[in-house]
Amino acid sequence: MITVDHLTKTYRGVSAVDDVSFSAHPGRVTGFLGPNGAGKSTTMRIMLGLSPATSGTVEVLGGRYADLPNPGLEIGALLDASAQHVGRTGREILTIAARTMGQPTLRVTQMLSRVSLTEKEADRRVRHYSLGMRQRLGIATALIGDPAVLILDEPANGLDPAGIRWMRELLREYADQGGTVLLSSHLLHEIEVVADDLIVIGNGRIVAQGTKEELLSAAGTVVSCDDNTLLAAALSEAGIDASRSLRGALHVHAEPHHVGQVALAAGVALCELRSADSAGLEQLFLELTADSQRENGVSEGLVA
Ligand SMILES: Nc1ncnc2c1ncn2[C@@H]1O[C@H](COP(=O)(O)OP(=O)(O)OP(=O)(O)O)[C@@H](O)[C@H]1O
Repeated sequence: MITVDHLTKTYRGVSAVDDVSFSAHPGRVTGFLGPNGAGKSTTMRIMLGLSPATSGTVEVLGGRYADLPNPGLEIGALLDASAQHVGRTGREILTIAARTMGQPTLRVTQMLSRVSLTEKEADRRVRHYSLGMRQRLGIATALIGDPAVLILDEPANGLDPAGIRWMRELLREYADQGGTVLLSSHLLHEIEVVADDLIVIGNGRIVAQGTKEELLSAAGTVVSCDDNTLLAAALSEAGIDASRSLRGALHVHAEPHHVGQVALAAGVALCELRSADSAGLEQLFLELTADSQRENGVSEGLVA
C-alpha cells in the first residue's frame, strides 16, 4: 500500500507537485499518468526518500521509506534505467543488489530468467545494452528482494511491442499475487491495458482519479445523427451537456442508454451511439492535462 497525503514540492517557489493525495492498493496496478513535466518523477522520488517533500507525507507499507532497515526487501523501484553503472555487467549489478539485500546469489539466475535476459547477455557490460535491456535489468533489480511494492517510472520506455506485452504480463501476475504496483507513463494507451486504477496528474495537480472502469464510463458517449444541432438541443433540454465533439459527432457525459432514450423521445433517428471508452479517455486526458492553467485543468465529476 502506498499513501500520498497532501504532498507538495516546490523548487524555488515554483510547485512541481501541488497538494497531491492518492493511494495505490495491494493486488492492483495503479497507473500514474501525466504529460512530461507533470510531477510524476518528483512524486516518486519523494516516495523513495530521494528528495524531501516541502509539505505533506508519503507512506509506503505504513511508514517512511527512509525508516525501512532493508528497503529493497519491501519496495522494488526503477526510476531511471539509463542510470545503471555502464562499466559493470548485468550479472554484476544483480549480484551486488542481491548481496546488499542479503539474498542468495541463486536469485540472480532466477531474476535473469524472469526478465528474459540470457546468460550471455548477463555477462555483457551495461554500456552495450539497449534501453530495452536496461529496463529489463532494472526490473530484475527491483524484483530481486521479492518486495511487496513496485514503483516504476516509465518502465516501458525503450521496450518494443513484445517487450511492452511482456511487462504487462509480469506486472499483472505480480499484482494478482497481492503486490502493489505504481507505474508511471505519459502515454495512456501504454498503461490502460494493465492498470486497474488510474491517477491523472497535470501541472503538479491530480486532475482525475478512480478505477479504470469509472474513468472509462466517465469518458461518456459518442452520438450523432443527420442534424447534430437538433440532437444537441434535445440533449440540452434533458440536462445533458453536449458541447464537445469527437470527429464530427457529439461527445456527451451520459450513459449511451440514457442518450438513446432522449433521442427517441425527441424523435431523432441516430446514426451512431456508442461508449466513448478509451478514445474518450484519451481526449479527456489531453483536455485535462494539456491546459497550462492549473486552475482550469479540472473536469467535473472526475476530480478526487
Ligand atoms: N531538481 C529540480 N529543480 C527544479 N525544478 C525541477 C527539479 N526537478 C523537477 N523539476 C520541475 O518539476 C516539474 C515536474 O517534473 P517531473 O520530472 O516530476 O515531471 P514528470 O511528470 O516526471 O515528467 P517526465 O515525464 O518528463 O519525466 C517540472 O516542471 C520540472 O521542470
